[in-house]
Amino acid sequence: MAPNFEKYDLPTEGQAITIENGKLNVPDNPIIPFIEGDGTGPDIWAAASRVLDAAVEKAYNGKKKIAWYEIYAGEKAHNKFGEWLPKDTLEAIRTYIVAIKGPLTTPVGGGFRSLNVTLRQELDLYACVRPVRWFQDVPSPLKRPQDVDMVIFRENTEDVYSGVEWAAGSEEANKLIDFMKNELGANVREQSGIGVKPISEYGSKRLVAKAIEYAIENNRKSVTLVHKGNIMKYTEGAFKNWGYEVAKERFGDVTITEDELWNEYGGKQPEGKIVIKDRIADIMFQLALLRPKEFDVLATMNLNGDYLSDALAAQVGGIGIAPGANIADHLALFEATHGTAPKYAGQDKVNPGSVLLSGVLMLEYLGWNEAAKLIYDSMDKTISQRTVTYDFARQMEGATEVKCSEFADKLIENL
Ligand SMILES: NC(=O)C1=CN([C@@H]2O[C@H](COP(=O)(O)OP(=O)(O)OC[C@H]3O[C@@H](n4cnc5c(N)ncnc54)[C@H](OP(=O)(O)O)[C@@H]3O)[C@@H](O)[C@H]2O)C=CC1
Ligand SMILES: O=C(O)CCC(=O)C(=O)O
Ligand SMILES: [Mg+2]
Repeated sequence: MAPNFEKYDLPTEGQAITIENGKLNVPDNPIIPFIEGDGTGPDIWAAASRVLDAAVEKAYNGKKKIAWYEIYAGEKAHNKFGEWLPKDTLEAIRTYIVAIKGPLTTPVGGGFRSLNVTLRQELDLYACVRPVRWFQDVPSPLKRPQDVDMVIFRENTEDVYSGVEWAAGSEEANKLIDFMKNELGANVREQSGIGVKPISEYGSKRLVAKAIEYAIENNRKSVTLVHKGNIMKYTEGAFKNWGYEVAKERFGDVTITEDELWNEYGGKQPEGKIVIKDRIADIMFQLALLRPKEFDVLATMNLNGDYLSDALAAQVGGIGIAPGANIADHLALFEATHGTAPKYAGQDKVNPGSVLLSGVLMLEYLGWNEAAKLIYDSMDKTISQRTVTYDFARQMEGATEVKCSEFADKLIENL
């Protein structure tokens, strides 16, 4: 079905991806909407899209080709249409099903709500999936970065990101403080800002179910529920309980708990069973650094997932190559993990790896694994030749520092 746009022109080439019998039906020239992003977004997008196109061309000899279709959000949307997030952008992603974006600026302490979070919530892209693994020769603070191979499933629609909050001294905050004091007996200090942290059974179970499905499809060994349930008992603690519940209810034949692993199997993981375990969030950060081998798929809530994804990225080279995707049941919006890095905007300097590898996840999502593999291999080769952007160059001996666009050139040469 054609999109019902208010302001955008229709794409002039390509065909829409459709869903048939519950599966994506991907034509050879799919229309893929993209948002360039703010700050360094234009630099990294220009570089990454060239590499994606070259890999697809090489893998399929011109038989397949992405029909890129620009849609708008952030500063470019504001300049062009006077809106930060035009409705047509949501309509385009809903219609064309798979899209990709660069980073978008969010003002701190006031101003408009995060456009990144709004996109996730409006499109109900409930799983933020962020794989973290090491590429050969990438500089890392760990002795054995090759032991890091985790995939974060971060709940993407709830938690303190819901935007249910009021400023200190506002009428709403004062009313809530009175209500909590008088009706609930909860003593909240006057002149406090108030934020609400909703965590639902529905949101928690569908996220954990998605993480377990991923673990099954990808032969992963464990799913760890990361929470701060000792302190936030009815939100984070409930997430943990619902996580175990959904594992038992829907995946009881292929999962065991860590307790069962020790009590019934003597610590030896039985073939074909995924271990469901949980860790409290603070110790999880330490364990991920010291004993990364023990962890595989991680399922957690929005704020923990945001913190964890940047921290884990640091273990394998940093945010410059950390990819991600926001995924619902079919709709998917691929997205760099980092932000707009405004101090480098327009300098053709930063690493395009994060948005590029997000594009590679997108190729895999389309089933274009041959093109994806070409890029992974080229990335390995280029980094092992020590031709890298500034972020790696400053941590590597004997590296040749290249610009963002030159790194893309080298990746294309090495495809
Ligand atoms: N999904 C999204 O769109 C996101 C948007 N944001 C938004 O981005 C803005 C800036 O946020 P900020 O907290 O500064 O985080 P950023 O991720 O934009 O930048 C922090 C630091 O990370 C490093 N970095 C970022 N991108 C790259 C890259 N491509 N290659 C190499 N290094 C990189 C730089 O480190 P160094 O200084 O050491 O060189 C940079 O100064 C805010 O408005 C924030 O809300 C933030 C996160 C996600
Ligand atoms: O929306 C933002 O500005 C920040 C989002 C973010 O940090 C993330 O999704 O990792
Ligand atoms: Mg973040």
